[in-house]
Amino acid sequence: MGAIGGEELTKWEKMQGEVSSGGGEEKILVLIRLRPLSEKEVAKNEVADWECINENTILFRNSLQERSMFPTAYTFDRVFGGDSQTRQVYEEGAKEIALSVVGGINSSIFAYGQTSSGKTYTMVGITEYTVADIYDYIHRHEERAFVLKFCAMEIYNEAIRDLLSADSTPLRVLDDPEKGTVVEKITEETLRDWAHLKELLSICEAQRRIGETSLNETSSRSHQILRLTIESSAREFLGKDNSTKLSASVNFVDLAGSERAAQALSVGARLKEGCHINRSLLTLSTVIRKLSKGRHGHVNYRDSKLTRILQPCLGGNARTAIICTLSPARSHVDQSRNTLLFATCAKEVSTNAKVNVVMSDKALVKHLQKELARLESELRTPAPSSTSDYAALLRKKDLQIEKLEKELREQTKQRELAESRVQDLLLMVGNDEDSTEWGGISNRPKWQEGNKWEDECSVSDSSVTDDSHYQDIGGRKMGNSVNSRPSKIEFFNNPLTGRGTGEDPNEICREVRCIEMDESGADKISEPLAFSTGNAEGMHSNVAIDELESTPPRQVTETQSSMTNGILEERHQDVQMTIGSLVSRYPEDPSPWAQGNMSRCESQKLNRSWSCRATLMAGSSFPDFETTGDSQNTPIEGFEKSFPGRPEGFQRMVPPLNYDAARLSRNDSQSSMGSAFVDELKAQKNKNSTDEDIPSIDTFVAGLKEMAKLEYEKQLANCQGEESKAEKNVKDVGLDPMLDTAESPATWNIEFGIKRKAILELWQSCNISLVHRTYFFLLFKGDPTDSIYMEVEMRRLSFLKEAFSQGNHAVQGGQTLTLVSSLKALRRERDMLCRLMQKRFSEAERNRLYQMWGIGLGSKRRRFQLVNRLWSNAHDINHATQSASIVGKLIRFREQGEAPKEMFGLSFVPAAPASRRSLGRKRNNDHWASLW
Ligand SMILES: Nc1ncnc2c1ncn2[C@@H]1O[C@H](COP(=O)(O)OP(=O)(O)OP(=O)(O)O)[C@@H](O)[C@H]1O
Repeated sequence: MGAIGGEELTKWEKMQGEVSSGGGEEKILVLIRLRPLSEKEVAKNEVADWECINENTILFRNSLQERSMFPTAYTFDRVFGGDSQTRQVYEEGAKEIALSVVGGINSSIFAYGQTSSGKTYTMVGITEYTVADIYDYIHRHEERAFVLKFCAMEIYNEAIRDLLSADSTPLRVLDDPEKGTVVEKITEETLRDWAHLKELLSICEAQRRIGETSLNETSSRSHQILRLTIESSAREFLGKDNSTKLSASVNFVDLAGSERAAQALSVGARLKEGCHINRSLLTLSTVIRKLSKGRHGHVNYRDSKLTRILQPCLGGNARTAIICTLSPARSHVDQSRNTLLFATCAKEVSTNAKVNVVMSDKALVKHLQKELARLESELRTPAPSSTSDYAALLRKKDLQIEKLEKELREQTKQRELAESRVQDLLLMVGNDEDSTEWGGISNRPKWQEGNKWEDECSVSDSSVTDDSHYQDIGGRKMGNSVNSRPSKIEFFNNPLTGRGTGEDPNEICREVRCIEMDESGADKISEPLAFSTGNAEGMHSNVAIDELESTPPRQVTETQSSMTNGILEERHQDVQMTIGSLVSRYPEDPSPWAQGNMSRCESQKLNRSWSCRATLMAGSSFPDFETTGDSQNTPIEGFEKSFPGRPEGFQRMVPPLNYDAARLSRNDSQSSMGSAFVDELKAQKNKNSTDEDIPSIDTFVAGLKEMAKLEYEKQLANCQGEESKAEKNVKDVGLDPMLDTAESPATWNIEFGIKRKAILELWQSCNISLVHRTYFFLLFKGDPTDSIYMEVEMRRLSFLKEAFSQGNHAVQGGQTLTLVSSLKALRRERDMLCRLMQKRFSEAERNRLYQMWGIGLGSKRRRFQLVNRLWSNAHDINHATQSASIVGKLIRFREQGEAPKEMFGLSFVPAAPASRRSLGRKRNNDHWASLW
């Protein structure tokens, strides 16, 4: 049998008017029936606390005495008091719903309430009246052929028993593709007449009692479902085809007592029984509660037999009435309230009943053939009016194409993101490897052969080209060394940081020996990468390999090469444009800074290419690092232990930042603490060049990276437990910014704005170096990959602020850093910037700046006034932008910071969720691993 729709249905729907207002979406009808006090209750001098004050409201009368927190009045579709008869409950309540069945609409009548509240008393009457009315209806419609079928079941301890069968073998619930949920092998008796029904009802009652007697209980603890199915011919509606019919069922559901298991049942079998009763009832309650809040999300119908069988009556294709029965006795007040609470939820639930018209397969085939013929003829002879149809069709197709294009764009974006992440992973590993190779040997990856990096990277410091930031500091071409090596590490080399260390190349090989990749792509990882720094790095490496192993090496590297070029060019342009926009406020600025593109001539002036800076750092540019790295607060117990693969030299050159409360050391804070910058300045005072007084961007970047890395390390330590615990740890400390960003990129912009605002304020309150602010501000402008640095910066500053506010100090290179000392350092920095004003700006430029900043051209100490105003307003982003622009020029940010963030390994693309899954790693580990 199959369902039909269309015009025929409309005819059937019209028919509904005869017996009911029809189906469609409607709320469950909720009726309350209050029984009178029983003889027993009267004998116990029980008081009746509940009263039906009108047709819709039931009132708890004792509320004043009890000062209850509960509601005193409850309103429902209809309430029936103790003196009402079942007939009245039927006529004025359940009848309309119950009789929908003769019109082809499924319906259900439930009785819900505590033991002895009158469920059975009510349902027996309702069932009998309904069936009597159905027969009456049938007699009045003799032109139609009706077939009534009856079945009855009991659910007890989650087992279904057929009440019309002596066989007590539990029945199974099945999912029928056509009929939905069905109970297998249930006896279905065709009703002959009313007397036959009475007979069957008494059989059911007897069967139920047998079960109850064997349990030695007077109250029913099972759920009983009586089901009457009516099939009626549909000849007068669907022509003469008598294979088409209406078919609908009405369920009469007498639920077990709703009291809690704990009250009625306590241990052993009783407890189990109670659990089962409750499982069905609790699931019913849960289902009702969920449905009452709308049809969102999963509804757990399948959690109990009862809800599974009754699913269509609860949220689906059935009209439903629930009669909640109450005892008025004071001793049952809690149960009565629970019942009313359930009823309150139930009245919010909607069902969507439809007329159920079914036709035999034969009829269905006929119907479909007719439909097919009609469509074919339409195709052959298109109607003249169909031009507009075609136009509509075209529009529809256009929309579809548009949608597909959008999807394609989305997919492309996703792919790019994933590729970009692969690239970042490569860069990151490359960075780490770089740290092992500081100084001499270029470790150029094979895949760079022939690309422009190779060719241009051979330029020495003194002959910097536009691509100077790509160059190899050793002046060695990046291609040669790799060819002499096995192809094992080539994926992990960073073309941008392919610097040598001067160490024994074999040493480096030993560090990377664990990766074996052959050209066929059958990569094998025998153990975590040796060059990896601890577990974290091991995971990182595995992640990288996991991501890459499906792609042959050559293929990947070539793709990456071009991809990296693309990304870098894009970001390079972005940084240049941003800087350009910052300085475009000074149109007359003759310096190339104000131009969109840097000329070759200008770029040749740069005395510090990216790799030059690396040389400076590796060498003697900041002698403090050399001298203090070991002796001062290098966290022997922390950082180095966890990164055993890191060469010693690296630690000295770029000591880790540590914003741990106890030791804000000189090294710890070199790039971030305002006074640290000033210390550098002091240390370099002897140098003649004012330029040299400016802490380099390398120092800044190295410090940032170390801080983030340290944070990663801390997190990793937390993350080595089980996954859920690890995730919790990360979340608990609020250090999953990348993850969050990756999962909700749409919110990142907002988050970035909030964080930037907070950082601006923290800079101000902690007297952070203006140079630091400028570097930071110009480097991190809202790229999602900035997230980690924003987070680390915020944490560090928050710590500092707290320390200052509590009057605490942080120790720095043997000096005590306090609010006052940081203020002094800031003043010294302003003095330095004041001097640079003279040097970096022409008089005309300075005058323009004075005017812009509201400083009278005739006023004294104008430069000082201007510098004093820079970075003085933490609440104005325009102010910050302009301050960054000016300080940026003073410290030659453009020349230093021309290279995009990628050059410093500061940009990380967050992992796409899908790829994270595919990696099969712990999510947070994966996330953190992706950072390095
Ligand atoms: N409205 C009513 N008027 C008069 N007597 C009632 C009414 N409702 C119930 N009773 C009587 O209260 C007693 C308990 O009723 P019933 O068996 O229907 O309760 P129940 O809720 O079905 O209990 P259980 O959950 O234990 O089956 C019966 O003796 C019944 O006759």
